[in-house]
Amino acid sequence: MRPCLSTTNTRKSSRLDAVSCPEAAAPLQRFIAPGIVLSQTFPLLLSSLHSAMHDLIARFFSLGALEMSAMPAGVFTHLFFRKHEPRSLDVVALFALIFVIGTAVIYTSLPLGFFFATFLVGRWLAFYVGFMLASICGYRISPWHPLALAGIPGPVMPRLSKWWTVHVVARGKRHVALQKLHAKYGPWLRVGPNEVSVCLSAAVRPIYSKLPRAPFYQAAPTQADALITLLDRAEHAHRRVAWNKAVSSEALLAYQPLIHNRLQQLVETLRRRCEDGSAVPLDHWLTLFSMDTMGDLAFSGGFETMANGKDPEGWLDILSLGVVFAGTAGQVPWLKDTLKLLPQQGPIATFQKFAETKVKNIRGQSHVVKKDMLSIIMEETTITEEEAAADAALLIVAATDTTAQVLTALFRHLAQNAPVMTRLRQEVLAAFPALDSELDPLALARLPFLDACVQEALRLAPPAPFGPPRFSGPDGVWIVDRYIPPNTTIHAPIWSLHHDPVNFARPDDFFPERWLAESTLKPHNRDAFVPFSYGYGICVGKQLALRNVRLVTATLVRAFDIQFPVGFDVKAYDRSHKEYGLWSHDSLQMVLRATED
Ligand code: HEM
Repeated sequence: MRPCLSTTNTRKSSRLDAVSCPEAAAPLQRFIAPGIVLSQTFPLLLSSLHSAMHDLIARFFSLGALEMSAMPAGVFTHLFFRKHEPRSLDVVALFALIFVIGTAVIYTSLPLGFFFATFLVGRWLAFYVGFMLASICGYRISPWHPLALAGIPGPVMPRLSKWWTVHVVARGKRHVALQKLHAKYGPWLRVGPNEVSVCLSAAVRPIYSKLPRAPFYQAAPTQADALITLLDRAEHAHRRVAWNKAVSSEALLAYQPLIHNRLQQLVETLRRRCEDGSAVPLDHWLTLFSMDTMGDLAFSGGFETMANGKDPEGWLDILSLGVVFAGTAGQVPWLKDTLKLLPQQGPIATFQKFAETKVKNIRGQSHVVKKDMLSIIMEETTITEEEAAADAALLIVAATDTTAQVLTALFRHLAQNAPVMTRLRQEVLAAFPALDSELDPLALARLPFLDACVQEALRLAPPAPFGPPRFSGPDGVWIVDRYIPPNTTIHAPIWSLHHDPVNFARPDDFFPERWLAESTLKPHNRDAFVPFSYGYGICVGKQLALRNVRLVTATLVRAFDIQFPVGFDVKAYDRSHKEYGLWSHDSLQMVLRATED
């Protein structure tokens, strides 16, 4: 039905014209029926009242008064949301409520068709949302935005909205974007309406020892909280005690035979695959090794990906998806309750489900309960089954890709730097001359050049390149010489710190010698080297990771000559790197020749 609102003379003199619009005439007559008696008595008064009312309504609709009323409403809503940050479903509910109530009021009190009433309310809502967004954006770039934040430089787009970061993360180039922006604006950079990146080694300790984790960690729907997603410091500390036990020196010693078996399997597999001289995707095999090893250590087995040559259950695919998902969804944590409504809650929850099923299957199969990491964690704390599954998933997520990535980066650089590879091999062979002798992890930890190579790979390609986000809390906080206002997310970007010429000379070069005691290369700022983060949330698996990386490196350089295949385009391989919180890149093809042959 066409609306009976005559808008023939728009803007200047449009009127509700009941005469020219018979459909409107009837309800209008009914509407004024009670005044008929009065109108008979005071005809003049009523007629002028009548026309005044119509005039008013017509002006309201045609002169933009309706739209203008959306302005204070939008601004007021913004002011309210500043104090009480809404979740996405609250906003949807608010808009739905306005829509329903608005339509009902207009439809019942004005002589308008239903569709026109909904159209009017929809149009009003559009203006309301527009004014609200304009108010939010205006405030965010204004000098009235918490003064301390307004004074931190940065480009306009990230000041306006976190969707800028979502876009940058989704492209996989956040590390480069941050580095460029820090080079342009300096060490303090505003990267979100309420978010600051600080590329300053002096800020690392205060940020990571003082501040709790940011809402980022709670953004992706999960079955339960794992250690890393706990925002409450006391709860985190309580669960961390158990994790510390699971990676204590005593526990690491007990895991050694399992790691040794997997190492042997890796060497044999690579030997077989390389027999005919063809290239192998080394990153792929390092990932499978890492996964099988972590399965053994974390929950007494369950993965045989090296034997299969692939990950038939799809854990690695889910892991890659999960990293992108967590990295992007983490930027807009208020969306979580909407994401939770989706039929598929996302890869993190799926990964936790995978882990839960896997742990149940393995526990069901084994006759002897082994002392694996998960059983130690479960023994030391009282956690629910869902929390145990979340921790089991975290064990795989945190350990598999990170360990494989640092090894991949190291072999990529060793293959390009033959003298470094030779020096490393000589050091390992001098310590363990018999090719078939078992490598002792404690003796490996004392090899300075091996350690220097591992540190350099961690510096150049930190497996977790982003700055783990922390939160200034309700009272704000002083970091170095700046006051950070309440409820601000703050982080020190690991990749940018490692590649900043202020911290490291020749920052983009692979130069392990810089880590040796005798090196005179300056600057060499160890405070800016944080591949495992720092403070109470520092990587709990740091010692295990370093031990495994040294073991694999020493084993492979002793067992193989490792080179790029002829024609391998290293530059294209480097360019293929994308950062989503962890790395994704093209396959690293290598030719391995067994040194025994
Ligand atoms: C080279 C390898 C590794 C690197 C570079 C690395 C790096 C990191 C970083 C940067 C964090 C802090 C993340 C944050 O606060 O958001 C972290 C946390 C964590 N990592 Fe690692 N990691 C590695 C290997 C491992 C391994 C092998 C394990 C297995 C036990 C592990 C378990 C964890 C856990 C459980 C946390 C959370 C700690 C907490 O919340 O207290 N990581 N790791």
